[in-house]
Amino acid sequence: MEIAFTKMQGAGNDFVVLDQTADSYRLSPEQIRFLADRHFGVGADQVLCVRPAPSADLDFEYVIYNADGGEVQQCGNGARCFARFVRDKGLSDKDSLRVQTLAGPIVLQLGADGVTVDMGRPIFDPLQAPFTATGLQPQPEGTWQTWPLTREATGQETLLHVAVLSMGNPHAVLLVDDVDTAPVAELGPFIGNHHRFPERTNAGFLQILDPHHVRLRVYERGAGETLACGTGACAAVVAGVRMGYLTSPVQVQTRGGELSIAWSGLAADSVFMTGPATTVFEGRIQLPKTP
Ligand SMILES: N[C@@H](CCC[C@H](N)C(=O)O)C(=O)O
Repeated sequence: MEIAFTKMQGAGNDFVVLDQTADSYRLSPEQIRFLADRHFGVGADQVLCVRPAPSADLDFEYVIYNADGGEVQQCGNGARCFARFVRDKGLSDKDSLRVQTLAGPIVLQLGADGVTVDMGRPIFDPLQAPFTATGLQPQPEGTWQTWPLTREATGQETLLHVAVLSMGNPHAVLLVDDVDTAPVAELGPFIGNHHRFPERTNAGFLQILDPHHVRLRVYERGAGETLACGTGACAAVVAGVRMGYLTSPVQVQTRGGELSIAWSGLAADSVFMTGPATTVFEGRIQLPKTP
C-alpha cells in the first residue's frame, strides 16, 4: 500500500503526519516503526494520525504513536503540528479546535504567535502517573515532593530524587545543574524503564536559570532523547512551580527551540503551551506488508 504523508516539526521534535479523515486505513506497529525509521523510512520521533471526530462536540481525533510503534496518550509538540496540518490541508478553518486524544479532549488555538494548546490539568496522584510509591519516603520540596529512586552504579548506590506527574502521559523530572553535562543517555533509560513506572516514563532533565527561564532535555518513552518534548516542558514547569523555583509564564529552552508554558499553580487549572509548528516536506511512501 502507498500512502501520502507530511513531515512536520515543532521545536525540532519531528513527526510523520497522516490524514486518515477520508481514508480509514490503519497501520500495524511494524509499519509505524518503518515510517519513523531514519534510515529506511521517513524518520520521526512520533507518527500522528488525523481521524474524524468520534462525537459531535469534537472536531477531530488525534492519535499518537511513538517511534517504537506503541500508541500513547499525549504529545504536546505534535498537537501544535496537528493544528497547523488541518489548517494547511483545508480540513478545518476554525481558529479553535477541540480534539480527542487517548488522554481525553484537548483544545488547540491557532494564533499569530504560533499554536497554543490547552494541555489540560496536571495529575499529581502518583498512582495515576502511574508510579508505584509503596514503601518510599518522599522528600518535601516546596509545596511538593520528590521520590527517591535507588541506582546501583559500579558497586555504589546513589539516590535520584525525581518529581512524578502526569500530563495525560507519565513524566519524571530531575533537577540538574547543567543540561549540557547531565548524563541523559545513561539516566534517561534508567529512569524511563524503572520498575516503579509500570508503563515506563518520559524522563526530563531540568536546569533552572531564573524563575521565568529554564533549560530542558527529555529522554522520551518510546523515542529516546528528542530535541524537544511539549508534555515534558509542561511537566517540568509544573514541577518547578510546585517546588517554588519557577513563576509562570516560563520560557523553556530545548535543544530544538523555545516553548512558552503558562500555569496558574492551581491543580484545577490547565497548563498552556505555545510554540512553533512547521511543515518540512510532503511525499508518498510504499509501506512494507505486515504478516
Ligand atoms: N514528543 C511528545 C511526547 C510524545 C509521547 C511520549 N514519548 C510518551 O510516550 O508519553 C510531546 O511533545 O509531548
